[in-house]
Amino acid sequence: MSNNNKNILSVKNLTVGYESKIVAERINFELETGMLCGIVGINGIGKSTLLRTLGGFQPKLDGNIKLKGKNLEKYTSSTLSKELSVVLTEQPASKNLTVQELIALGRQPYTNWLGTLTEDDKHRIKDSLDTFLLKELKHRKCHEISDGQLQRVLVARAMAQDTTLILLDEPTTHLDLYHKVQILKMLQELAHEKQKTILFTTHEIELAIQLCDRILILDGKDHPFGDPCQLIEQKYFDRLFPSEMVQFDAKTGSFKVTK
Ligand SMILES: Nc1ncnc2c1ncn2[C@@H]1O[C@H](COP(=O)(O)OP(=O)(O)OP(=O)(O)O)[C@@H](O)[C@H]1O
Repeated sequence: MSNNNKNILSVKNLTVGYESKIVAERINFELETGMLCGIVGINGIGKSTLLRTLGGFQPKLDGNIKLKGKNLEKYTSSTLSKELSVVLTEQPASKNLTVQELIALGRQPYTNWLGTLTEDDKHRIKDSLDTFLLKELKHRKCHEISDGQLQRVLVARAMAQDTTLILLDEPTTHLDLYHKVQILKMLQELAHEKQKTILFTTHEIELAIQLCDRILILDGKDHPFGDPCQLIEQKYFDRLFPSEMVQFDAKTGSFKVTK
């Protein structure tokens, strides 16, 4: 079957979960080149499980995942590492590396078995350091930088890996508002200017509404997906939390505590 060139990720009737239980089912959405998409939903609804399934870290239970028109499970790990990079919440084991060395690991899918970096690899590492404002920190060990800086390093490594699709699990955890906005704006720029397709899980619904091209709401039922404004009009955010606690204000795109 031919693939529309712009279509990067196509998810149809997907069921995710574990041997003992289904976490979410009937998930459907499609992402095109250059889109930034947030996955939102209440605690425990299955955001990370979905992301890990899309990243090939755990098997799907049912349905279909296509990356650039080809079933995800048909990719070998070496071809997949050139198409898909994943930034998880777990801290990397390699925190003893310098910032520059950790970012250089992103080039592993392209280097020879000795790990020799070509001029092109070095150029891409420098570009990633510059884009994520890490030039000054490049010789610091990863255990000597703040959580916010480390988050930028991990995204920079994904950028250096130069994949079509980048998946991130809660890239804004532990960050203050300024740094949440900073990292999300950097992701938006990476999507729009470098034509990457980026999918991330988040609890920052209000920021996702302002910055994402698409949002997938895991709601345990229909899992609506679309343009944030459309989802607001269709009142999907109003139903996200029990209304006796918080209410969504469609005019401002924000949640208010019910008094
Ligand atoms: N390894 C596992 N085995 C069985 N069940 C699991 C496993 N990991 C998570 N779960 C369960 O799967 C469900 C979805 O968890 P998941 O972490 O995907 O939710 P989430 O939406 O990312 O939550 P949060 O917003 O709290 O991070 C939860 O009920 C969780 O307890």
